[in-house]
Amino acid sequence: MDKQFFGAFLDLSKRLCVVIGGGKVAERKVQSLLLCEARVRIVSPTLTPALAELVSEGRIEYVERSFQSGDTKGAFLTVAATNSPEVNRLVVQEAEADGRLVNSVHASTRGNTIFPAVVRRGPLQVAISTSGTGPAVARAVREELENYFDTEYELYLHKVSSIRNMLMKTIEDEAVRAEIIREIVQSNVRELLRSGNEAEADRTIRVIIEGRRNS
Ligand SMILES: C[C@@]1(CC(=O)O)c2cc3[nH]c(cc4nc(cc5[nH]c(cc(n2)[C@H]1CCC(=O)O)[C@@](C)(CC(=O)O)[C@@H]5CCC(=O)O)C(CC(=O)O)=C4CCC(=O)O)c(CCC(=O)O)c3CC(=O)O
Ligand SMILES: NC(=O)C1=CN([C@@H]2O[C@H](COP(=O)(O)OP(=O)(O)OC[C@H]3O[C@@H](n4cnc5c(N)ncnc54)[C@H](O)[C@@H]3O)[C@@H](O)[C@H]2O)C=CC1
Repeated sequence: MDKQFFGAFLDLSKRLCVVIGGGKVAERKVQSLLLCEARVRIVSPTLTPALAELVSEGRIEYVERSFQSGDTKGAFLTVAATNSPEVNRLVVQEAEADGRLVNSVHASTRGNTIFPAVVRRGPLQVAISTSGTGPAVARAVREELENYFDTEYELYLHKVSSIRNMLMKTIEDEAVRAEIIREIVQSNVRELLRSGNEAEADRTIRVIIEGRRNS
């Protein structure tokens, strides 16, 4: 059996993430971290123009030098993103010694965390990993799924979420709540939203809820 990674979603908001290296790959990792409101600190002798701009805007902290031992201390997540597998290995060793999360852009240096390709639609996230074996495939799958999860998904999910909150407050029986939500999810509500028919989608939801309430 292929090696299995545990998929999880991390709340990075306001947590310190230390990125070692300031090249093109580091830039992509930093964009992902900022999207999740992490506090980002880069340690690198050089930066790409886009990273330099983020520094000058005060959106990330910058330590302008090569990696030194101790740089990963206090980081919730560390990213070893230099072009040197030897340096990345040292970074991974330091973070791992403390049992912390660390990603390395060289699979051979064995960090404990992989950055996936991600489809985002509001609160919905689909993360794709090939367990490090073919990142270009992860990207291609992401592009394929972006067509499947059209932008209506965001509206759909917000609707399901607000109905769920309403049911939590108004229906005590957990099994009944679950049945209603299941019926809505299995109905044609999503297709109706996709074709721009929000009024009909809302009507369908009302019929399902009333039907269950009265049964
Ligand atoms: C192990 C991992 C570590 C990590 O970075 O977390 C890793 C490692 C490496 N990537 C390499 C190359 C490429 N990476 C991409 C793209 C992405 N790589 C990402 C993640 C990961 N890359 C992790 C595994 C993910 C998984 O499990 O599938 C994505 C998903 C997310 C992200 O980067 O945030 C992002 C797509 C985002 C998107 O578009 O949605 C492309 C394609 C492209 O850019 O078009 C290429 C060129 C084609 C090719 O080589 O396949 C190389 C070789 C470098 C060399 O040849 O020297 C290594 C090093 C090695 O394998 O040792
Ligand atoms: N994981 C991934 O998604 C991918 C990984 N890669 C791998 O990632 C590596 C980095 O790629 P790029 O960003 O394109 O390289 P790059 O050459 O653009 O950037 C390397 C960065 O590391 C910095 N650096 C070098 N030594 C350092 C040290 N001792 N301490 C701190 N910073 C140091 C450099 O100053 C530079 O900012 C490559 O070796 C490549 O094999 C490449 C493509 C995708």
